[in-house]
Amino acid sequence: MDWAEKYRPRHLNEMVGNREALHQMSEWATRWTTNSPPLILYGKPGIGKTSSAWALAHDMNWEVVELNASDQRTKAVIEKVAGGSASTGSLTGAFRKLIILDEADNLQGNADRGGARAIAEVIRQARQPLILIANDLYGLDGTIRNLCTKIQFKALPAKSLVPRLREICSKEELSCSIQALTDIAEQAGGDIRSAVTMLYASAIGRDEIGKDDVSISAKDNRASIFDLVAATLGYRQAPSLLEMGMSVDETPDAILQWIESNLGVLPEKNKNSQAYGALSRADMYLGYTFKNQYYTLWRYASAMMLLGVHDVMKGRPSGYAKIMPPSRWRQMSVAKRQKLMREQLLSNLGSDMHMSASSVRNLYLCPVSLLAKQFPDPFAREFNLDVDQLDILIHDTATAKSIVKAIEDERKQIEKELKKKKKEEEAKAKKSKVTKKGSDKTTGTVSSIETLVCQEKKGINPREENSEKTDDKSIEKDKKTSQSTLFNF
Ligand SMILES: Nc1ncnc2c1ncn2[C@@H]1O[C@H](COP(=O)(O)OP(=O)(O)OP(=O)(O)O)[C@@H](O)[C@H]1O
Repeated sequence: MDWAEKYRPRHLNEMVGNREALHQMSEWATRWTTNSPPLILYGKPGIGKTSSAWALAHDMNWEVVELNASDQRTKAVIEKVAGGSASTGSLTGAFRKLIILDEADNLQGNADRGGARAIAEVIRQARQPLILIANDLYGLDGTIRNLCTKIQFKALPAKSLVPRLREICSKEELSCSIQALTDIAEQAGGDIRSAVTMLYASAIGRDEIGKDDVSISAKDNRASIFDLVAATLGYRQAPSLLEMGMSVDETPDAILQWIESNLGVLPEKNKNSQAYGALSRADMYLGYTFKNQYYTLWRYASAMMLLGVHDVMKGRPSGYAKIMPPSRWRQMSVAKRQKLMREQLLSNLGSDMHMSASSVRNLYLCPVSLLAKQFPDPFAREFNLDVDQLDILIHDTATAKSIVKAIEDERKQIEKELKKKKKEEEAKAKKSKVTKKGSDKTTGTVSSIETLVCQEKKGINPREENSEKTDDKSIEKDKKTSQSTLFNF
């Protein structure tokens, strides 16, 4: 087992750092009711989000159901897991089930169909504690994000990692110089998993780790795509662009898109045409590569795009540049999301109108849109549309937002009133139970008073009667003890 898994903390008090976040989690868990909002734990990878959710469940003696991106996280699956009774005991005797939705910023992928709104609805109705985990808080759908309490996990400073690494070394009976541990901790950039993995890699086949062993076996000196693009565009110096390009964890076709997107429009026209000319030539080599499946040509593509563009940019004063991922990718992901939303809308309309989604698309989308434009409010209510879906039909984001907000507010108000009514009814029922008990007691007193009155009328002293009864009992007892049985003989 690798050490990151072997040394995964089992209890919250074994976690390193992020004390405030852990405290918030444990407060949430101890006060959890079906009305509590779910949690979103967000932050960089490898800093303990998943481990802390598991540790919390362990400390609370809750069972865990983890749904990660590789599972089919459809609305139905989440509903099945998160629904049901909030307090049923399980086979293991656990009182509750903690549902962990890992990689929640990936919830709108292909597998997570059902639409964010539907999933949000299931989350709202969940009868079990729920924790969502994400690296990017804003990668989560807004509706889901607003339903949850957000807890940020921060990357840990190197000095907090060193004691943990030292603890692991002593458990593994490994001698490791403090310099080597500090190097690993600094290199990890706040990611504990990466630090533990580096230590593990350095320790393979050794009983002792010195400073040099770490630098040889574990340090990751690869340049990032940001460094490569900045160096190609002349914002910073690089000894060898080609070597840097080889070490970047991206394929040449992706690098080309990064460079193109960050190149922009240059003020000098001829430089502009030279730079784009180099990119176009590189693109041709990429085409040959894929067409002939002859990957040796990649190196020509890389040389053209990196050296060709850099040559044009030579002489640019180095400095800060904001390097962004290709805007085309963002547009593609927006388009993909919109397509998913449109399909969802068509299938919802189709199932409500008893026809296939393609019939709605081909035959009825136009009249449905016209009707929706004329009566947006009843339409949104009837078909349970969210802002995006209504917007697709009426092409008016502001109106769609205000209508859906009004419906949502109304729904919340109704829910509030229902809750209030339920509470009042419960209080009433409690009160009537108490009065009934009280009246029973009074009836008891009245009847005993009546008995007393009757006894007095008969001239019997009730105390005497009681003592008489006791005497009768004792005589009977005496009789019993004095009675001989077969066993006496
Ligand atoms: N705060 C921590 N204290 C102790 N060990 C930790 C901590 N954070 C991470 N680790 C180590 O790193 C491993 C991975 O941690 P975990 O899966 O919880 O990270 P994560 O933040 O959920 O990352 P990801 O977002 O990639 O899922 C754990 O098994 C454990 O060995």
